[in-house]
Amino acid sequence: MQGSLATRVPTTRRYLMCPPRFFAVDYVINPWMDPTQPVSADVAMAQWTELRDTYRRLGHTVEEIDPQPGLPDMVFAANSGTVVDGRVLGSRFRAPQRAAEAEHFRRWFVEHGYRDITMPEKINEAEGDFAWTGTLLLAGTGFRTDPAAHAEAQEVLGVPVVSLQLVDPRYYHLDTALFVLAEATDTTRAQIVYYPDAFSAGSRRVLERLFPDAVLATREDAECFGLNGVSDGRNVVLPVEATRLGERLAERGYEPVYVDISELRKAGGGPKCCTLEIRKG
Ligand SMILES: CN(C)C(=N)NCCC[C@H](N)C(=O)O
Repeated sequence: MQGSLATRVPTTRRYLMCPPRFFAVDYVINPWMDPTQPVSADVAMAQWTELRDTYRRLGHTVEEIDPQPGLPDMVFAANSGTVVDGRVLGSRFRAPQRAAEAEHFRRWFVEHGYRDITMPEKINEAEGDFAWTGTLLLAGTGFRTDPAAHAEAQEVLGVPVVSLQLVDPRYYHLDTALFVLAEATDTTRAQIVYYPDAFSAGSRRVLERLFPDAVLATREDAECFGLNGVSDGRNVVLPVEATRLGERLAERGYEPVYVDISELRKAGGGPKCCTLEIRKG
């Protein structure tokens, strides 16, 4: 269903987030990070708080994990777990600087009563490279998550995985290049938005075949991290710079909700990176 007459129905979500108390840009593991530029943990905290409160205003539940000193990227919670139907697949980071985050998140899930938790053997940066459509797990590779982690995720989570090849280092995680606007239990009805140039020719053909009705983002949308949005099926949380994309989503019946994440972008992250979705099933 397309067009402004579409009625978009939001569904209540459960998110896990990590306050950026120890936020910094001390090392370089993606093209957005520059340790010579000033960074303020206070500004990051104010922006993160606004993001968390935005989710709560929209009616979603937000749980918080304690940040840890020495792990400045821990605010990017989406990289630490993929949860489908209450099954938790943890993470294994490519960069040694982030490796210790995985265990803190594993412990959080244990302490909060999750029993079906698997830690991956392959490099797996969780929702940074995995996006759930309601029936399929779209899975990125090329820069971070090992392609073998896609097969591992399929086995652990018991859901079909579709591998997609990322080709531009600025869009090093799938969630910088694609997000799900509306999940659906019928594969062909899920709605996504993506930036075609971030994908190999073969992966673009896969996306066209699976999602002929997708919203195609522009370079301008991608450069401001507009593809790092979070949708509840109606409300779409976007970086404040992504107004052009927001207008196009509004034409399709979505409600753009803008947040300023400029400080977090200095580490290469946006709204989605800060937001791990817990799908209890
Ligand atoms: C949208 N993205 C890319 C994320 N899912 N996570 C952000 C991770 C940032 C961190 N400095 C890193 O390079 O790992």
